[in-house]
Parts: sequence; C-alpha cells; structure tokens
Amino acid sequence: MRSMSKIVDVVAGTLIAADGRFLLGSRPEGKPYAGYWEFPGGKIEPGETPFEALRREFHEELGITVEAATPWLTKVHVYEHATVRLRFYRVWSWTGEFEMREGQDIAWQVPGELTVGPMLPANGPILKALELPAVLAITCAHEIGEDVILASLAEAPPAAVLVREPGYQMEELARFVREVSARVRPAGGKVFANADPAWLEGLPIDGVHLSEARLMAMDARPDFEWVGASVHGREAKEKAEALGADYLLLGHVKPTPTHPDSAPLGWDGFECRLAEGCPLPVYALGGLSSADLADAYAHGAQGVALMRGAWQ
Ligand SMILES: Nc1nc2c([nH]c(=O)n2[C@H]2C[C@H](O)[C@@H](COP(=O)(O)OP(=O)(O)OP(=O)(O)O)O2)c(=O)[nH]1
Ligand SMILES: [Mg+2]
Repeated sequence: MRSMSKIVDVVAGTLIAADGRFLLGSRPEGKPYAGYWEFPGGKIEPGETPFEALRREFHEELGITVEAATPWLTKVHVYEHATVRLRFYRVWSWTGEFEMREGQDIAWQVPGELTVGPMLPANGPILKALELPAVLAITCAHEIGEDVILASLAEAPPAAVLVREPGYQMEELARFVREVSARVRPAGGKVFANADPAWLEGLPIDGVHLSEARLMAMDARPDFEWVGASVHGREAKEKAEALGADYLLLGHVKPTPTHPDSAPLGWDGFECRLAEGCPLPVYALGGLSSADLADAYAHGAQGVALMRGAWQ
C-alpha cells in the first residue's frame, strides 16, 4: 500500500512579456527531472506566503525582482519523488537583469508554438491555458441583433468569441457560427459555440462550450480541440476537471440582466467558489467590462467574459 506522503507546496511563475511570449527554464542537474523544462519557481518555505516564495525563487534562480504577479492556476500532481501542490502565478512586471544562477537555460516561448522540451509532466494543461486571451466575447444577437455583432467583429475581431444564441434552431445557429468564424478566424481568433456538440459537427470552430446542465449530463469529453464549460459551484467544477475541459466560465460576478433574480457573487464570492484554486483557467462572467480585468486577475481569473460589454 502506498504510504500517505505529505504535500509539498510549490510556487511557479510564468513571466508574460509585452509581446505575449512567456518564459520557461530548464531544470538544473542534480534535481528530479533534470533537463526538463518548467516555469521558474520552487518550494514554499515555512512562514512564507506564495507571493513571497515566488519573489525569493525568482531572485535566487534568475536574479530578477518580481514586481507584479497574480495568482492563476493551482494543481496537485503526484510524482514518484513527491506529491506537489503547484500554485502558478502570472508575472506581469519585473526588474533587474537575468542571471542564470543555477546554470540553467531559459527560453522565451510563443503560446502554442513551443520550441523546447520535454516539459515537466504536470505542466501540459497549463501551457494550453496560455493560449487563451484575457477577454472572451460572448454573442447576444438575440438581444442586440446580428448586425451589430457582425459589424463589430469585422472592425475589431476579438481573440476569442463564444457564440451563444439560446433561441436559435440548429440551421440558424450553423449559419451564424459561419458568419462569426469568417470574421474572427482569418485574424487568428478562436471561435467556440455553446450548443449540443452534435449540432456543431463540421462547422469551422475551435471548440464547444457546455452549459452546466449539459456538462453534468456528459460522460466523455466531446471531440473538439477546445472544451469549455459554465459552472456555478464545486460539483460542476470537479466534473469539468474530470471530463478534461480546458477552461471555465464562472459567474455572475456583478448584477446582470441575464440573472435579475439571483444575487451576484462579487469578487470575494468568485474567489470563494474557486476554493483551493483550480487547475483550469476561469473567466469571470456577469455584468463586467474590460475595465474589470485588473480585479479579475487579482482574484485568480484568466480574464473576463463579456456579453453586452463586448459589443458596446
Ligand atoms: N519550479 C517548478 N516546479 C514544478 C513545475 N511543475 C512541476 O510539476 N513542478 C514540480 C517539480 C518539483 O517536484 C517541484 C518544484 O521543486 P524544485 O525542485 O523546483 O524546488 P526548489 O527550486 O525549491 O529547489 P530545491 O531548493 O529543493 O533544490 O514542483 C514548474 O512549472 N515549475
Ligand atoms: Mg526551482
């Protein structure tokens, strides 16, 4: 029988450069998984907060000082050598000159286009999350009209759009998805659609988005490159993790006409729902605008999902 080993708390950070590239480091000789690539970081020492540990590790390993960082994903992984609880941060600004103090290599990487490897086994899904943008724009043509949305997409195509049109029948949805894709994908953006996966077969999209009810009824991951899900509580969050989803939507954070009868979570409530953190990137949803992005980051979100706010 395997003995109960204690969990080692680790903090790791991904430096985000202005051009969107991020930093990986190689693990030095003499450590488990030497030569594998990782986000710089290390074990949290007794009495340290994760942020303090992050600052210390970056200084010890790379000689730089972390100035601004926000909590991002949390993941428990069982290795042969230890069970680790990894707290990943995104580091937005730093000072000082890079100095490879452990003889390691570093590499600036483009999300989705890795040129180094192998990665530490726990890090795969984390890297996929780096491909997601800060803002997810959700369509609401049933409220503001398709014309407004299509014109906005043509003028400034967002990096990710979720087509969500609850009143549409299959043919209507397929037509609208094609219109959206034709404007978003040539510019490099991703298109997700909220519908029965069977409705979406053969459409030019990057992923399917599952409502909470559809998520709970699903017993295998739908066969799309990206799978997202809306969740409200712990049960759905865990189901989405077990299914292998790639991102979550959680709300509503602020009052919204979509849910006039239930109280908003607020930012503290949002963070509470993530409880001990989440291995999947979570977009905050509900009554938000891009002005809320800093708050969203501070509370552990991937970014903000905007419905009306995306098209005004
Ligand atoms: N730093 C870092 N560690 C990771 C990542 N992913 C991952 O599974 N780990 C694991 C590998 C290790 O078991 C543990 C981190 O330990 P470490 O060896 O870096 O710790 P440390 O810098 O404090 O080094 P040491 O003083 O113990 O030698 O977390 C990651 O992206 N970055
Ligand atoms: Mg380390």
